[in-house]
Amino acid sequence: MEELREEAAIRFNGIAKRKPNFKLGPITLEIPAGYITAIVGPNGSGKSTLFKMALDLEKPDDGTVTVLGHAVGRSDDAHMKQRIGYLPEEPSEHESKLKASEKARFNSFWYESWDVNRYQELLLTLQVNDNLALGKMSKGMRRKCDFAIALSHSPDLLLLDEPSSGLDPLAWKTMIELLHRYMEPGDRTILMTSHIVEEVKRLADYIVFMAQGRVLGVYEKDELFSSWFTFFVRGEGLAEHKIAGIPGQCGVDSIGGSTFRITTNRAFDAEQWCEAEGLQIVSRQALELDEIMSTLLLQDQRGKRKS
Ligand SMILES: Nc1ncnc2c1ncn2[C@@H]1O[C@H](COP(=O)(O)OP(=O)(O)OP(=O)(O)O)[C@@H](O)[C@H]1O
Repeated sequence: MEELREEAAIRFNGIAKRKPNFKLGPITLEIPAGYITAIVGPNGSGKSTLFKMALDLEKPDDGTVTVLGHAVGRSDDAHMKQRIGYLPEEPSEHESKLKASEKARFNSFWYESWDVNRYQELLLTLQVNDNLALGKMSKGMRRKCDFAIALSHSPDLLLLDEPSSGLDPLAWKTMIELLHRYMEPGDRTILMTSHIVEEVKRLADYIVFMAQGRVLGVYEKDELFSSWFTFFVRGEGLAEHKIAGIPGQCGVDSIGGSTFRITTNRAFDAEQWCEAEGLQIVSRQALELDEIMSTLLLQDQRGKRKS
């Protein structure tokens, strides 16, 4: 797994959790401070479980979690929790009877840095009325309210579980803009999960791929998208065993004659190799995030079958 170079906002150190029919970890992972990291992976891969461990809402069976320099789960972590904003995947059932304004008022007592002007400004920007019981709101409306509340104490660390779930396209765009603005000071961190390719592409600096309770890889986004390519390669009498030796090869298909479609995660080296071997790259296409995810899953399954 690639090492993240920056100072960590969250450190998962050998964490493991066993649930009925599910095993998470052991995972060692650092979420860099000052960046947006997106965790992507199929349903049930353990993304929310990882989040809950960072928030002390679930205890790992093994390993430790450090958030903003503090060990999670100790009695003296109140100050650290003040510095976190959290948007859970599902709204909290026991808050449904509360008006959004009442939830905001409660939070204003708890968070020392709560900024009522900021809260009002966020409501205005997101076009929500907080004088309504949370349980009576539409899904998207409630999401926007919870989002405004999570941001109103200007946390240093923002944990967003499927932030755009239920939002209409306009609200989604507004949320993206608000998150970019939130990151402007330069020292804030977002850890988010998402199934939306466009959202990850627009927001993330780093991408963590997860599947079946394990981390498949951690990548810097721009590096990821400039490394993963599909090439159509042609060469006189080119045989499959030869093209299979292309650097970073993640898949080879013959598409007739002496032309092959290959997937590589080392596009630059692969291009140089083709040139040195006298092979022609007929066309090239950058892989989309979901295609990269499927390839990583396939490699992981093959690896597991071999071991
Ligand atoms: N309270 C629970 N009791 C037992 N198993 C649970 C519980 N909550 C989650 N699980 C199981 O833990 C696994 C991981 O769930 P988790 O919610 O962390 O996945 P996820 O990656 O966030 O999924 P999604 O993309 O669907 O939100 C799943 O197999 C799920 O069935």
